[in-house]
Amino acid sequence: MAAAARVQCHNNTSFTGSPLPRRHRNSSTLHASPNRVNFTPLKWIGDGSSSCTRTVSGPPLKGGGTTTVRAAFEEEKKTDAVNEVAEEKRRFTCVMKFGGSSVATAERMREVADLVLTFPEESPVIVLSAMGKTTNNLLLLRRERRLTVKELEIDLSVVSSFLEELEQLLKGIAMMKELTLRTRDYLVSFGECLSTRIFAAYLNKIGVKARQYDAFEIGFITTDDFTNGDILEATYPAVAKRLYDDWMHDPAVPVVTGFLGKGWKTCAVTTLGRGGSDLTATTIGKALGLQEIQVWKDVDGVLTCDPTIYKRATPVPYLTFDEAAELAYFGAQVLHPQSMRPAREGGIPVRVKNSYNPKAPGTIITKTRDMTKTVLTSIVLKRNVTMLDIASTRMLGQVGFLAKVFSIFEDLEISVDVVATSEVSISLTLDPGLIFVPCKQELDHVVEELEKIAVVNLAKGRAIISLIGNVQHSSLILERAFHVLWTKGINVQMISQGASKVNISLIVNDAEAEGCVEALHKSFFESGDLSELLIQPRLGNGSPVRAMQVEN
Ligand SMILES: Nc1ncnc2c1ncn2[C@@H]1O[C@H](COP(=O)(O)OP(=O)(O)O)[C@@H](O)[C@H]1O
Ligand SMILES: N[C@@H](CC(=O)OP(=O)(O)O)C(=O)O
Repeated sequence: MAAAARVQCHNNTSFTGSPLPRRHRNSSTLHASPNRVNFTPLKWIGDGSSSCTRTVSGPPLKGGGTTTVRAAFEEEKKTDAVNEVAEEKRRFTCVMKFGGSSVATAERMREVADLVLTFPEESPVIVLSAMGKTTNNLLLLRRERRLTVKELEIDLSVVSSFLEELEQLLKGIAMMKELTLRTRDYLVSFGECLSTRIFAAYLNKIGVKARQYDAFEIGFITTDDFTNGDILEATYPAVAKRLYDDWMHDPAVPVVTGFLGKGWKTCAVTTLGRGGSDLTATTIGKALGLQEIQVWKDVDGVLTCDPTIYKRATPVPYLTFDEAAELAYFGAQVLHPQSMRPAREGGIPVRVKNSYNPKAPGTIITKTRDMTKTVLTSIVLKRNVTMLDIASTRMLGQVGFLAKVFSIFEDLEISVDVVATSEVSISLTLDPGLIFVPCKQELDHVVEELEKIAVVNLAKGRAIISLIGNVQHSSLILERAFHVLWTKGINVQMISQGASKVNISLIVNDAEAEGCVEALHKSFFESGDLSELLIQPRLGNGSPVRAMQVEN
């Protein structure tokens, strides 16, 4: 057992001791390894005093029965040599990220605490998003968080200073009548700063020693692209050093704010783009070289399509990082678009689980997987897309034409999603993104610049349907997809495949998109014929080579 040490907890209540063993899910006491004492949840006494009492049960301690924490830990130190070594050498084993839907209420926080404590063999790092849809509803925050603190019976001082600061900030924004991207990041950061303080205080209350961290204070360094910061390489060693140093000095379960970072030039709070807590978790996974990254959601893993679009979506048991990255980039809200990169670089599997249904196996995301029985993996929809058809006026050669087109987009910092080119024209879609949607003025400016070298047709109200699947069967995927859409009378306006070997993108009208997803899902995942389908690779003369059983 690590030497008992005194640590100033986040809520000004000091705690003496070393990390308490995990609380067992179905018992009112904390169960640890056999030779560790069992704990009942601590009762915090006084206003910041460290005197906590607990009823100690389990292996008899000298002077057993009720004792002070300090005396019990002193006693335990002598009797727990085995654990001392284990404790000292125990490293973090996994990071567990819980999104807003998982920690939306006080009751959900209790459920998540139970979930964390049902893995006694794990030494997790916890990453939390803002509670519920806080990031969207910051203005409702103050009342709700005070309620949460009251329901969890933790000291209001955990959040009171933050709520006062938030109130001042909101008053300032109201007076200034402006909200820069920088101020917006600072404002939304309150969501994660509050949720992590509340959860860490709750863990300490139930006897699990936890320590809250603001990611921007422990080395999450990003670019200064407010609302969309990119994590810089310096983050990895900095975060690893801080978390391991603290653990070696005084072990406690870290509870880290998701979504947040610090701009390397401005030193101001930045955010990692909507859904950025996924990226926080995978960054910590890579920084600490963990065995697994767990991303806890409100769905049974990554599904065959967005369940809010078509409710018969089913879980996808396995994904590669490439498939997951494409899914996320082309609109699957379930994962942050950049979140797979640190996990892929660190070679760390990502497990997507449902915090409302933890028994469901979820989705495991790894570098490679057995694709022999896979035709289509998932259908993803990105809506509110603007499509541009740009036909050269032949003022420039083809190379100059393409370069000029893309230089205009670079100058206006507008990102492009899907591209299809011919010798004298190019069609492309503009990324509606989650934060930046080109406003009318910007679009008019783009068209004005492009019309200097081309004839331009701008079409709004489009949608990108991305078929994420097995590139070995792209002809089958296309044949079946076009058959389905043809029978529905849908005209595909653009198609793109290539750069990403796992994604075929089709552009249709926004108004038709959800019907397309449902029809495609029925054909690929519900008809069952793909699993019996015999795919007969053809020789050059068209004769079948051999029958091959393909299951979905
Ligand atoms: N292919 C998909 N698989 C699973 N969920 C998806 C998919 N596409 C979109 N979603 C949506 O993503 C949501 C989970 O992501 P998110 O809201 O970020 O969860 P959290 O807030 O818990 O991190 C689901 O509730 C679902 O509606
Ligand atoms: N709270 C932030 C960050 C985040 O990742 O949230 P969630 O895990 O609920 O998607 C957001 O809403 O974008």
